[in-house]
Amino acid sequence: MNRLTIEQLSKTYPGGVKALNAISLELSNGMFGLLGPNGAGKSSLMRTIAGLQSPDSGRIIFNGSTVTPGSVLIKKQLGYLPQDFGVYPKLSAATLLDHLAILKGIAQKAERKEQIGALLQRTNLYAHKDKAVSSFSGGMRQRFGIAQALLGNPQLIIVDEPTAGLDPEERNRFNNLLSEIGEQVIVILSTHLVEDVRNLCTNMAIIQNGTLIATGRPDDFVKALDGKIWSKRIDKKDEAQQAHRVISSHFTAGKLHINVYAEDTPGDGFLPKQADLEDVYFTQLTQS
Ligand SMILES: Nc1ncnc2c1ncn2[C@@H]1O[C@H](COP(=O)(O)OP(=O)(O)OP(=O)(O)O)[C@@H](O)[C@H]1O
Repeated sequence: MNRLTIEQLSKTYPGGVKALNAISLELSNGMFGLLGPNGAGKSSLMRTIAGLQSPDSGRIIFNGSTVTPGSVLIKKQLGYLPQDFGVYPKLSAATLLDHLAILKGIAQKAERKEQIGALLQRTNLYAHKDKAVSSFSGGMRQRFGIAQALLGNPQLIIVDEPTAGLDPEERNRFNNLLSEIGEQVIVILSTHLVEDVRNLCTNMAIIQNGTLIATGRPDDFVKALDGKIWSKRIDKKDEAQQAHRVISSHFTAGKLHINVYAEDTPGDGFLPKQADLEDVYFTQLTQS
């Protein structure tokens, strides 16, 4: 069983943005979802865990060893799919994976060939192995991204908003792949998609303004909100805002609805709503 401990991690960028504020987390094998609004600090946390930047203070310990930028531990044990994978050279998928495998320290040619073949099969890219990665669709690029992250059989995999821009079929395909991987190693998934965390992750955290505001199991969070979320169709957005604790508003079939948090029925035409993880997310964000 792998174990990742994050202790009191803080990071302030030049210019004064406090991107991480004393974040502490404990992770073991399985998929861990990291949710938070734009600019919350998710990518900063991912990059710091991946050893691409140093924290100002705090520690990251993986399987008993402290993680520092550039350490062998990072090179051998970590697979990282950044939010923006950057340039896609005109090299074929197989050739690019071979270069990346050499960088990862897989010295034996036969071993690289075997691993790359298996990863191309696993990501459903084997038939395209001789095509340039630059010609790949968005979904194929992300699958290629996960193939390169899996080189060297890492025990800690970090994926930063991997399904942004993918169509529903590709998103499903990518998520299935992730959940298979998450059975044996630690996978940290940073995303805006609450539904993906609900479907894939056994544990999760929410961060806002660089601060950890909640951590736990999605199921437990949802259960804790049971009977406390109420919904109502309204005409004007500000109609019920003052009297109730509104956590979100949304359109259903073109009609505006609000969801409110209340321990007991708020009356006033509100109907009980089955709580879901999105309600958890908005309840947490609006109480912090
Ligand atoms: N290299 C940097 N230099 C200065 N400020 C930065 C840098 N990178 C990020 N920031 C700032 O730090 C804060 C956290 O950014 P970060 O990218 O970690 O958030 P995020 O949760 O990943 O956001 P998003 O969901 O939009 O990707 C933001 O205010 C951002 O503008």
